[in-house]
Amino acid sequence: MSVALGTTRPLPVRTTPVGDPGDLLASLPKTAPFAWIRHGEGLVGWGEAARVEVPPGPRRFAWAREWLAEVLGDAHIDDAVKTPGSGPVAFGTFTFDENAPGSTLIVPRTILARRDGRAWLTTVGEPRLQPFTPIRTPGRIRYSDGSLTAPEWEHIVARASRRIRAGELEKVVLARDLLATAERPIDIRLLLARLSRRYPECYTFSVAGLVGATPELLVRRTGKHIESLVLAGTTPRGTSAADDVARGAALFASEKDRHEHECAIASVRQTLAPLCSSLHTPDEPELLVLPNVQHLASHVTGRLADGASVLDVVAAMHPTAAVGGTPTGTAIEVIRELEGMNRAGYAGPVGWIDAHGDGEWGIALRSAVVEGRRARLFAGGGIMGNSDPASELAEAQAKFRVMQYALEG
Ligand SMILES: C=C(O[C@@H]1C=C(C(=O)O)C=C[C@H]1O)C(=O)O
Repeated sequence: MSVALGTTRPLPVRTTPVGDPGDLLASLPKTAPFAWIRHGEGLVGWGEAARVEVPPGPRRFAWAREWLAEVLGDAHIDDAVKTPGSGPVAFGTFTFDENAPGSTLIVPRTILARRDGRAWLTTVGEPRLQPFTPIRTPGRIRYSDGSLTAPEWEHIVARASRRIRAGELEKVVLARDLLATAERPIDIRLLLARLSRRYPECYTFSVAGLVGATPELLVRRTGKHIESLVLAGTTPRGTSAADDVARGAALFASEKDRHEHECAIASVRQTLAPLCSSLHTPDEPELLVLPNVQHLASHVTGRLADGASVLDVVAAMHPTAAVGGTPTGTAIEVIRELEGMNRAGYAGPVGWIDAHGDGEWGIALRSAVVEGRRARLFAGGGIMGNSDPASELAEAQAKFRVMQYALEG
């Protein structure tokens, strides 16, 4: 296990309460930041006290947990706040496909956080002054096709639908990528500021170059309590208030979308039930209205039977049918075969875990991998036997708009 600490061992960690820090994102001193923010609350971090690339394979979540236990095992933790997210925290991103490399865990040197009116600062290792670099805009953005053109993608949607109708599987989520090139290097802080302002309801995140604003909470663990927000079934926003309401009502009444949502709920129920002493899934979904799309949404809650950490729960849940399909194994094979691309961290778990195993992990949707002047954007949707390729393409375009707005303003 490689640990690039560059700090004294045992690792000194100190958390102290601080006054209201104002806009957390405005505190980030330079690009390559860590962030997990919703409605202005959450955690931001910078610097790296420890970082590891998690080896691909079926044991990757367990491996990550063991690595973290080793790094934090002999740390001297002085935590005056004692709440989920205080003390040392690791941010992480896991690739969608367990066989793909690129899953990463990082313990930032500095973490600034706020929740429920309390704010705190954590330092890991010897404090280092980080000079603040000014944020520049990336200039004009040019787009080009990723692995498939729009018509090619519509074609694979039609092929997937046919295979579903033939009974090979029930649902598969297909995605595509879009390449963006900017005139100047892209400062992730600017993207985060735009995303959190426009999508306050979503989790605005940044970990190891993966940036986005996802509405989908895979799991939050607070002690024994867990919760998840399951999304599946989508319609673009309307052109007027009346059109919006009509589209929302049509989504709610759509057999195709309700079935798609049922698949997602069933997969979450099936994976969480063995871990929980109690589990509640609502009978009917609600409507989640975002600036670009409307989703069918179900808020799931449960109580863990034993001391599973948030990463153990993530390991059990990923990939849900909201981003993989039903049945999972067949859907993953169909995704590998038809998409013809590496999803990287897109649709994989992204979030944070603390030394007690509490944390919040989202599904990395409405996101992009950002490096230098380039960004690779991802979007997709659930395909059923009666999916219309043109509507699925329109849905994916609507989902791309999140990161296009982050890049262009
Ligand atoms: C696959 C994406 O979103 C997922 C698919 C949805 C759908 O098909 O209705 C809805 C929300 C997400 O679970 C994406 O945003 O790229």
